[in-house]
Amino acid sequence: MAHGKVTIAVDEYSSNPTQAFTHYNINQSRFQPPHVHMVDPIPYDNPKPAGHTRFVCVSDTHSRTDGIQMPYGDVLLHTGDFTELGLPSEVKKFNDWLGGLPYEFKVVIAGNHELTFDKDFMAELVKQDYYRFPSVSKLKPEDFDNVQTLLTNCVYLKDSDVTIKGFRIYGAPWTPWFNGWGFNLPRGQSLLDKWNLVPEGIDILMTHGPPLGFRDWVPKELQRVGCVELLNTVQKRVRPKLHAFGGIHEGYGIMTDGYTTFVNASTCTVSFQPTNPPIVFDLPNPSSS
Ligand SMILES: Nc1nc2c(ncn2[C@@H]2O[C@H](COP(=O)(O)O)[C@@H](O)[C@H]2O)c(=O)[nH]1
Ligand SMILES: [Mn+2]
Ligand SMILES: [Mn+2]
Repeated sequence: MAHGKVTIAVDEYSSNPTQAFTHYNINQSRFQPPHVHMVDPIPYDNPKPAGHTRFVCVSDTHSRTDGIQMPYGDVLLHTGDFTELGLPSEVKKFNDWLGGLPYEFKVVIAGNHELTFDKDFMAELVKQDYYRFPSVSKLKPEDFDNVQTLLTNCVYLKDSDVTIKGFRIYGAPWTPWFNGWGFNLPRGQSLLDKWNLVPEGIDILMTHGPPLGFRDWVPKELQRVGCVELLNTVQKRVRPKLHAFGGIHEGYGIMTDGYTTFVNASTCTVSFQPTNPPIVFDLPNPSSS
């Protein structure tokens, strides 16, 4: 039987993720076992099962890559905040680090700290005479106009996808507005418009921030901050096998809803110490690859 395309509407609790979590947990047991549970990381020395691809997930390295011990794997996924401000010097250093890593493929998206990758953000910043980010003001527009071209050692995704080893991987940098950084958008329709760009048939979704309820808890504020529309898009429409993200450093870890595995791979802790190890994840190769 042919199924029509699922349309996601703005959630009635979109603007208050903590309330959304409570509501959907009490009324729909949406975040409860047995389907939803924590997942132990795969030890690095576990052999990769035959016919599988090993993904190595990192995020939020924030120009602090020097001491990170990188494990064996096939494909590196970095879900944004690889710099502090998106300065070209930081991007070059990150690209050099990528160039020294042994993975066959490396896929990267931006996060809210990659200011120079967000053209609309930079246009606004210039209008405001850079008063919020003085060190960015030292840059000439030609230094950052094509900053993504400095990423020569990876595939850079922005509202786009790539097929690697038969896996269709989609990446997008957007996060709910918080303190007016790059790629920030208001909760609700603005973010849903971006998630509506994710095609069906995606195996791996890379976003900078978490969806509601999965590794999105901010303890210092006792708040859930994940995007409700992102959760609905993941669970009701796209249904990737793996959703990799970071963004909320305190949320480092792995969960599943019984179908999608959610990996918050934030390398940096909330105090920006790069001590959380990369997370590896094995997926069975698509049958046609
Ligand atoms: N209450 C919220 N806190 C947030 C949000 N996004 C980020 N954060 C906090 O900041 C750190 C670091 O994030 P970064 O983007 O500056 O690297 C993160 O771990 C949280 O503690 C948010 O939307 N709401
Ligand atoms: Mn970060
Ligand atoms: Mn961030």
